[in-house]
Order: sequence, then structure tokens, then C-alpha cells
Amino acid sequence: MIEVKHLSKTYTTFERGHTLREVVKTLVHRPMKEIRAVDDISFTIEQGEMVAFLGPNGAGKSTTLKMLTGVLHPSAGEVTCLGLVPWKQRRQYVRRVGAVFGQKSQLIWDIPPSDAFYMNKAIYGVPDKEYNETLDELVELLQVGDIMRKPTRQLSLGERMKCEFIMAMLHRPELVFLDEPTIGLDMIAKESIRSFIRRMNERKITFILTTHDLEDVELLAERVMVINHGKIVVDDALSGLRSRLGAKKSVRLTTEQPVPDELPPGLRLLQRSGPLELELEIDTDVLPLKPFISHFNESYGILDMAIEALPIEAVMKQLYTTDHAKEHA
Ligand SMILES: Nc1ncnc2c1ncn2[C@@H]1O[C@H](COP(=O)(O)OP(=O)(O)OP(=O)(O)O)[C@@H](O)[C@H]1O
Repeated sequence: MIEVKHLSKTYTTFERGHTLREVVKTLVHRPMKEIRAVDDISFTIEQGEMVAFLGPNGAGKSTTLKMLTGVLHPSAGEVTCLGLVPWKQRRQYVRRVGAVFGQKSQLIWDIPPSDAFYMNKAIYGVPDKEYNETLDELVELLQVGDIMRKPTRQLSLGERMKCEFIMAMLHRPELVFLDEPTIGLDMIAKESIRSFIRRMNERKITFILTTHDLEDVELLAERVMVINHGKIVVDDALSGLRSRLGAKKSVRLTTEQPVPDELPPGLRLLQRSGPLELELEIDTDVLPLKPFISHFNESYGILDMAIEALPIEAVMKQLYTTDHAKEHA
């Protein structure tokens, strides 16, 4: 469905001086600076996959996605999405893809979403029957029947995001780009958006998700790609990514006696939520669970304990650091 081969993008910018002297100098000679935002990346994505495309600020996510959506030409390399070259066959391509941006609206502030939907019907040339069927189904799934005739400006953020999804899905795209789709939403709205995405993905619609919300990643993605300094540093199943933490687990404890800050090797304090409540990271290769539990029980008296695999956040922190990126580059 998506094939990316040796894709690169280099931006050329002019360096500006800081001092007056430097500024005057650049009027005569403007030194150029090249930024390799995407640096020779290759991957394929199959139909029906749900891929999280992640990376720290400035890693090259937007640049890659702009090339995949066809708004930006690459400096080198090839991309085929749905058998088309996005920036060359844009008209054909946009009919088959959709996009939802959490920070940018495709709706129109002063008119109701239902009118904006109808405009999209005309733009994409969706036949009446198909439009009515799709709209009815999406409205039912997202429960927006009551609100879609109100002007967009009167809608809550959660209601508006549901309508943004309808806008993006009305022409039945095969591939959908999601950029921070749950940003700013409360837990209930987040869950209804996420369950809608899962429903659509069950129908083999491919989703590429960029987000800084790792809960979205944990609850939606099957595969995670991490880009850093323009290179793909990880491309793995979510489960594979978790197992990178290896023997590390998190332990939440309530004890009878306070646990001191100095801890034996293999333990690291993650946080304290009260004088007798804390969360530790335990490396079970260094300190296996059994001796840890008996030592803690004897020394501090364990009242309550929960052991969990560390959340994906811990893996990401490691991956987003420069050294790790270099290691994989
Ligand atoms: N139009 C441009 N001209 C020059 N440099 C650019 C341009 N767009 C992006 N860059 C640079 O390219 C690099 C990658 O930027 P990009 O926007 O792709 O990152 P990102 O991963 O999407 O970051 P964020 O999470 O902050 O949106 C950055 O160093 C950025 O400053």
C-alpha cells in the first residue's frame, strides 16, 4: 500500500547574522545552510495497518508526512502510495486519502458541520446514495445527530473533533493520516474517537498516526516507527517495543515504614505519591523479584504492591535521546 525507498528531504536556508556587522555582511554574501530533515529512509506499510509515526520535536515527522501526502517534493528517493506517486498524481491521490489534524480544522467556523459535509460531497463528487449511507453510518457511530446542524463555533472541542472525522471519512478513504487526533480532549471524548478509529481500522482502512500522546499509541497502534534526526531509529511492533525494556518493571508500593531515597542496586525511584507510597523501577536482571519482595517486606513492611511492565513512555524517553538515535543510525 505504501512503499518508501531512500527518501530524503534537505531544506536550504540562508544564515542570518546576529550582530549588525554580520547582518550587513549577509546583504552582500548570504551563506547557505542545509538541513537534512529526512535522511534516506525506507519502509513499507501494508493495507489495514495502524502505524504510529513518532519522534521528538524537529525529528522529521511532518516533513515525511508532507511527502507522503504529496504536498512536498522530496530531494531524493521514491514514494508510492495506493499505486500512485503522491506529489505527481495529486488529484487522483487525494480522492483516496483522508486526514484529520487535531490542531487545524477542516470545518467552517460559521456554518454547521452538516453543510460542510455537503461541501465535501461536492468537492469529492460522492454520489447521493453513497453519501447518505456513509453519513448516516458515521453520524450513528459518533453520535453527532443532534449537534451537526449547530454552527461549528458553538460546538465543544470533542463534538468538533467527531465532526472532523466525519469530514475526513465521507469520501471513504483507504488511507487516513491522523495528526494529534485527540489533543485537548477529555477522557470520554478520547475514548469515543479511539474506538471509532479502531472500528474503521477493522475495515482495513490504513491509519498513520502522529502524536505526542503515548496513550494514543498504546491504545491504537500495532506498529511503531520512530524517527529521530531524519532517520528511522525504530520500526517494531508495539509489543516488541515494550520488550526492549527487557527485565525492567515498575513497582507501586505502600509500606508501613518510609523507604529511604538511597536504594540498593537494581532499583530506581520513579516517584513518591505519599510518605508511604512510592513507585520504583526494578531491573530484575540485577535484583530478581523474590529477594526484592522479601527484603522490602522485612525492612519496611509491604502493605500493598502492584508490579507492571513499564509503560511505553519509558521506552520513548530512551529512544528520543540523541545518543540512542546515533546508536541506531
Ligand atoms: N520549510 C522549512 N525550511 C527549513 N527547515 C525546515 C522547514 N521545515 C522543517 N524544517 C526543519 O527540518 C527539521 C525537521 O522538521 P519537521 O517539521 O519535519 O519535524 P517534526 O518531527 O514534525 O517536529 P514537531 O514534532 O516539532 O512538529 C527541523 O530541524 C526543522 O527546523
